[in-house]
Amino acid sequence: MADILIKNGYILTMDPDTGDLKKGEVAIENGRIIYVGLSYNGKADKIIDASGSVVMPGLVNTHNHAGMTLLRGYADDLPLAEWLEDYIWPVEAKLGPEEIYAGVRLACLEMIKSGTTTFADMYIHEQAAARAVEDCGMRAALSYGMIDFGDPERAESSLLKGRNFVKDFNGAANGRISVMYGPHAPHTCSQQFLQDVREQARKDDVKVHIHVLETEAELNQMKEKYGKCSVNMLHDIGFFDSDVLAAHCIWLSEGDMDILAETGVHVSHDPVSNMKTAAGIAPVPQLLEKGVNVSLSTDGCASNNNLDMFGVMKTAALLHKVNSMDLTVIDARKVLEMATVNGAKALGIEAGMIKEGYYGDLIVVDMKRPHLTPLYDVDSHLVYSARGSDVTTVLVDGKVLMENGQVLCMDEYEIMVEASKAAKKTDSQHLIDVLGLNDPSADQ
Ligand SMILES: N[C@@H](CCSC[C@H]1O[C@@H](n2cnc3c(=O)[nH]cnc32)[C@H](O)[C@@H]1O)C(=O)O
Ligand SMILES: [Zn+2]
Repeated sequence: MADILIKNGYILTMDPDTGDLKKGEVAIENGRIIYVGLSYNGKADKIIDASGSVVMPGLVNTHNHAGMTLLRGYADDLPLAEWLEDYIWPVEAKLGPEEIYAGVRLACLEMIKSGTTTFADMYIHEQAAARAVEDCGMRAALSYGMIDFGDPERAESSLLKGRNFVKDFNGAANGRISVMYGPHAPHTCSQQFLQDVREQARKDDVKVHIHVLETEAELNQMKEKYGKCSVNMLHDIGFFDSDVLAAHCIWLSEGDMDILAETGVHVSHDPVSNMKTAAGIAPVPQLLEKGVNVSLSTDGCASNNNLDMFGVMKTAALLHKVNSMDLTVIDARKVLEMATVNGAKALGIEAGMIKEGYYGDLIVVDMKRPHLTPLYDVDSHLVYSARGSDVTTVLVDGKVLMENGQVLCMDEYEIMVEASKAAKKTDSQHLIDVLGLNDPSADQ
């Protein structure tokens, strides 16, 4: 007997072996998909009616700093280095584990409501992020972000924190949490530190998550320091392998792209963040052409400023079309693949497709909406017209986290209250109390 049977939906399996089903059923048992087809020949504890909806794999967001929801709109429209060094880093120093827990809970709420079932994260107080993920039921690949700035003491203490995080949380939350090592970037970490992290990750059999060539300034800095760009430096120290997830990868030469392809590095593309921070345009069509696994991501809320992967999908498609002045360069199906199949591949999880044996991580998107009418092509609507708020039901690990628009795994109002209280720790003079927290008559 299945735990859950989803009926009457258009099943976008994303599985090339089975193709999509105009009307089909998906059965889930013990957290895994046990049936995908026209009609399930058995009973189920719970039926979900997906009439007029698309049932698809949950979206996979492969680069986030989830706790940064607290800094959403905190310091916008500033040059990237100034933004990070003068605003973000000083304020992050004021945030403790309780604040980050509240921020990541808010991030998870936002992600669940917009159809993301798995995210990869790199941030401070990552144990608090793990607790938030455990509590809400999402799936995540978490890393403690490490920076040494060439200081051997800082390198040692960062690596120790990273190792402890890996030891404590690998496979936590019933396997929903996986861990990665998170050296921040080639220009904020020394070569020695990057080598040490690489070695430790191989020893522990854990993947690595890093920012690579996000800005032209990084490219210039690396050329000055090492006489070569980040990709060549990392390649020369044996850093690259198929267990590496590299975010951004904007300032790449043809040769850099070949290195990424040959070493099997996974690229996380953050089009909205890259446009907002004026970082540049990653050569995604060329990377895909060379066989690099490119997935999609929001980046943190301070540079996006939300976590809606539907917005990211549309932006990715539009950006590369106009950048190449060729609208055939990337189509809706390719974008959907990046947001599902490719993301799951980068994180090494059995998700991203609705397929027997895979995790019961899926979402239901309501197509009975004015902006999705009429319906000729499901792929087109999902990428060019749908929004995160069209997602009505979300399952992770076979558990229903949201049903018919009702979030079941947390109290939405409480999450907003806690996050707003945590944001006070920034000491910002500009914080506006929209929830009325300082007004006793608004107490609930
Ligand atoms: N602060 C820690 C480690 C940093 S975690 C990851 C860092 O990435 C930062 N971050 C967020 N968005 C971006 C981006 O777009 N580019 C570069 N760094 C970013 C974020 O603010 C956070 O400080 C330490 O010093 O050891
Ligand atoms: Zn980032």
